[in-house]
Amino acid sequence: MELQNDLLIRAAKGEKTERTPVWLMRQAGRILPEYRAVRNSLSGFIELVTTPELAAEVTIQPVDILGVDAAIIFSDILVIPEAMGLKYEMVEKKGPWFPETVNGYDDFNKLRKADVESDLGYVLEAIKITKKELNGRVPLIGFAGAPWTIFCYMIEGQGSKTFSKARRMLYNEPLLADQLLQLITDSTIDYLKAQIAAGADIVQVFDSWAGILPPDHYQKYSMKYIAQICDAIEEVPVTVFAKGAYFARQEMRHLNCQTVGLDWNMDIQESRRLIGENKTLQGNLDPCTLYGSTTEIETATRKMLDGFGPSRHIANLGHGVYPDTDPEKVKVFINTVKEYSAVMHSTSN
Ligand SMILES: Cc1c2[nH]c(c1CCC(=O)O)Cc1[nH]c(c(CCC(=O)O)c1C)Cc1[nH]c(c(CCC(=O)O)c1C)Cc1[nH]c(c(C)c1CCC(=O)O)C2
Repeated sequence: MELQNDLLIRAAKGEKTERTPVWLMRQAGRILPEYRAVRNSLSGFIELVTTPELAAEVTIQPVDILGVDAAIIFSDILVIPEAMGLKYEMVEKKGPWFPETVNGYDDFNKLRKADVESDLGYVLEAIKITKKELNGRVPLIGFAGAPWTIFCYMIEGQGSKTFSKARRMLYNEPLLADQLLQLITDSTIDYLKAQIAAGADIVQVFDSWAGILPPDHYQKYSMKYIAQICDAIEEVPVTVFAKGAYFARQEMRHLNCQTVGLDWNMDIQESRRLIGENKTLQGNLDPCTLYGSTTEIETATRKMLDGFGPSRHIANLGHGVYPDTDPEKVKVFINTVKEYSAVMHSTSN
């Protein structure tokens, strides 16, 4: 199926585009009343994730309602630990919770590499349905958590400000940490490859807890495994989003990925200088900007677009959109990117 709108894919590959493509991390869900209507008719988040027809429906909602240039498959990064043997729950208004965690070799030895077809078939099915229903309108983004971020949840069993239990293991049991990170990495590579075979046009690796590691540990326990993933995926472009990893930008230049995501703390010009000309940059408006007035959003979005310039940029927020954001304000952001970047591109050619 040929894509009618392939701006995102061309921008990721560094090809010329008529304007800057735009989508939002966490666009599927939460902010849309249409999502909440589907969600409230079910027992919970996990039922939605594991019901392919409904996951496909909420994946496509932001394409129809917001006008974004890509869909991102509705799922969660935590399906990988589940497939490895740690079931998760999603506690209303609190977030993920794992009844069992990894404390030592006894727990590790009970884990397995994810068997993607049998354990994660529901995600692959959702991708196939979504691709069919999208009918080439926009590309579909597949995704997974970075091994380090998944490791954090498998050790702690829930969110944490410091993830000190997970970080403690890097000091006390570095060999176990490496073995667990490798098992997550191997599972993730199979998973992303299966997503691509099912139809994902590009994949993104979310390292949401990158920013809590010291730089040497980040290289050793996160980037090393992300690099394995990037090297293994040759079929489609790969985006690496490492939230808070400003200190690792120079090394990101050597990753075998096409796109690097920036959070809103990262200066655009400095990031371009450190990461180099051979990567597309994605981001990085402060999600709180969308609480501002229409004029403030327009001004901030134009400033961001001027900062990145017309080539090798995918417009996005610097992290996921916050749940209480007004969808109308999201549209102001999206429409400003579309209109202003079209002018930028036409004057630069
Ligand atoms: C760290 C992380 C998680 N999940 C994810 C990350 C990495 C991205 C990031 O840093 O934000 C990734 C994720 N989670 C979800 C998606 C869907 C696609 C999208 O729109 O981006 C994606 C890409 C659905 C979801 N995942 C979750 C929801 C809300 C649950 C609900 O609808 O009840 C959705 C729509 C739940 C979730 N899942 C997770 C947490 C901490 C929570 C609770 C807090 C929250 O809501 O963000 C783990």
